[in-house]
Amino acid sequence: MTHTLILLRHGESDWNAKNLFTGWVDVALTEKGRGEAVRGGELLREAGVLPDVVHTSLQRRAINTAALALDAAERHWIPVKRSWRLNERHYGALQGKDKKQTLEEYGEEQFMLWRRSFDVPPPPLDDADEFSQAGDPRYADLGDDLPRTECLKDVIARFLPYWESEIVPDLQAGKVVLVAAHGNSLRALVKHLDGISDEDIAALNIPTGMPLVYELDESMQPTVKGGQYLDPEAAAAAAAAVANQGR
Ligand SMILES: O=C(O)[C@@H](CO)OP(=O)(O)O
Repeated sequence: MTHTLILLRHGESDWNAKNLFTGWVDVALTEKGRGEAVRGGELLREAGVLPDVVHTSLQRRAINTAALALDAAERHWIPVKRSWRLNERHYGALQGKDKKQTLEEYGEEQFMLWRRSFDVPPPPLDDADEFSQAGDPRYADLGDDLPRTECLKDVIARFLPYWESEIVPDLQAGKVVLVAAHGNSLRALVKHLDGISDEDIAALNIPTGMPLVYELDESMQPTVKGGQYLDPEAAAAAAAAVANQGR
């Protein structure tokens, strides 16, 4: 028997459209992003891959994507679990900065190190910055766990305990699990599931609003590496667009 896991990155956000580094800033979906979320739900319904439980971050672009997709799939009534551990990677002092301007100012190598390297975080964000989450009530209980910047390695370290303690038990109970999250928090999970090396993960980009379905065996290993996008052609084109941001 296999376990079904669906990964869904939120639809296009206001700051995706403006080409700004976003991270933990809680921006809304654009009209296009809302449409992508609905389309994602329609794909799930058409494929008959129907979630029994959804896990989301604490950010509205993922929360609202899940709600729109589940509504379109007639699964709006399933239980929801939320955690900061599914949040987007904290982008440190880059939060709110224009990706193209950052590329021009710091050059290709530094830009890519910050954006896609495994273990080089951007400079930390000052607590007094307008885009800081220090003082945000939803993170009041985090204490020293509240990040001021993160690299992908940091995201894996805070995501995997939630994967093990909350998501795997749902899968083992036979539930179809939807994880509605973010480009880099999903890259962290995909790296873990597919055993992608620290170097190769740089080339992996997750498109917005495209359901990615994994069948996992008893030891939570994918039966097909990389899973399967329900609309593979659209997903490949959209992933290439993510890779090209800032250019
Ligand atoms: O800005 C961000 O938070 C992320 C996702 O939108 O961007 P990137 O793909 O550049 O890591």
